[in-house]
Amino acid sequence: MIGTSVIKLQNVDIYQQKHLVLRNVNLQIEKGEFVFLIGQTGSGKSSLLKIIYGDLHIADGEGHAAGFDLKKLIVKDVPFLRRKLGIVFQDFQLLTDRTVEQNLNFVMKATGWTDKALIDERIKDVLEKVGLRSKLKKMPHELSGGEQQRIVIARALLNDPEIILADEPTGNLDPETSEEIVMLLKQISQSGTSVLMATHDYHIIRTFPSRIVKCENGIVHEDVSLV
Ligand SMILES: Nc1ncnc2c1ncn2[C@@H]1O[C@H](COP(=O)(O)OP(=O)(O)OP(=O)(O)O)[C@@H](O)[C@H]1O
Repeated sequence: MIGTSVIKLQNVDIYQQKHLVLRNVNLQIEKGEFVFLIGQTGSGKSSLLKIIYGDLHIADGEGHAAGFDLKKLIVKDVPFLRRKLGIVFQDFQLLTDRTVEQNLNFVMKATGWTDKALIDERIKDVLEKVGLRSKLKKMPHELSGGEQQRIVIARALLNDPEIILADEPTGNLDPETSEEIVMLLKQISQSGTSVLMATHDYHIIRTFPSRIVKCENGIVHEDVSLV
């Protein structure tokens, strides 16, 4: 049991191949928390996210994410873990030859939903949450970058995840659109889904004061402030 923590890592060593990227990582994120993850290029932010979504294995230490014991995770558990984690990356990764509705429908079917009425309702719900209900029938190329990223966030919400892991979600967006996306992620956290967002954008961090976790020199600092 990890109480209300959605993520709890204790004394975790994180390796990429044989290279120790982060040592003795302790990180706890509670339900509904919004957390920025910062650190220079190569400091280990993506590796930390990969441990959480089961793309890297925990060799030493203990780790839990969304109720899963990461240490005991086996390959067949990974899709179930990922249903409880919404993953949002910098490049939008929508299927370019399908409409918004088809993109979302594809994920629902792939994650075991079969009832058409429930699928339609859920798709409308998540599009409502990101303010794009009217874009159901649009192709990705008919949407702006910010709208595409909203659809990616909607897609991440389909299975009602406990946390959204966002790796540079504003990396390809202009400053104003970036702020809108972070405002949306903040709203999502206020409704109970935690958000862990890796970013290099200090303007965004200053605009949306929140807890900051920093990777630096092989260590994760759980609570830092910008100087
Ligand atoms: N697949 C891999 N195989 C071997 N080493 C890797 C691999 N991926 C990353 N690394 C190394 O692990 C370290 C941490 O990389 P990581 O991608 O986690 O950093 P990051 O903080 O996310 O960087 P960025 O801000 O550029 O995305 C780096 O030294 C990197 O070279």
